[in-house]
Amino acid sequence: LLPILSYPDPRLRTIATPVKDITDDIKTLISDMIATMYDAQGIGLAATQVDRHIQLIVMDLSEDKDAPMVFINPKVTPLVEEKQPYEEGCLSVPDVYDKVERPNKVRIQALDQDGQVIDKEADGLLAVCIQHEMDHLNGVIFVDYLSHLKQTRARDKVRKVLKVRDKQQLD
Ligand SMILES: O=C(O)C[C@@H](Cc1ccccc1)[C@H](O)SCc1ccccc1
Ligand SMILES: [Zn+2]
Repeated sequence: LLPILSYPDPRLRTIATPVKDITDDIKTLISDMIATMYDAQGIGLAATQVDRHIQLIVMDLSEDKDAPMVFINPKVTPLVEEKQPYEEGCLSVPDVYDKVERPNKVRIQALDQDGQVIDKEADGLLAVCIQHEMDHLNGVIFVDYLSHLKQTRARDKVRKVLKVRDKQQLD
């Protein structure tokens, strides 16, 4: 499993670079990220969150956690103006949830792990998640959309959660 960076780690602000070619190292990273995402009960994970700064996202919105999706060099384009709120969370900001407004219909263009072109429309949770992951590749975290007060509370909350986790590891 890969360690997930926690807010406000500055490495989460790194801009990811495009993947040039899909090497065996990248394929290993993809399977490690999928395992890490499942272990952390996430439905998405961006390479930035595991301190690898390439344009790579994994997601799995299925019930049985048996339908992982891979997006390499993704490009997301909103297809509607109107935005909808969704209660977002983030594996890098544990135990913090808050409403974020995003366009709820987007076009996704990317490559899959075999280098095949993906070009599809997404709405609902898939649209929310892919935009949340795209933000990670651009060094943006969902708390950035919240008030400064909520950002301060988020920092305090994460510090507390990490202290409890570290203590548990020691027990
Ligand atoms: O990028 C991450 O940190 C994983 C995110 C993905 C996500 C964020 C907001 C809305 C949907 C997905 C989450 O931690 S995965 C946990 C989760 C699961 C179901 C619904 C919302 C969040
Ligand atoms: Zn996140």
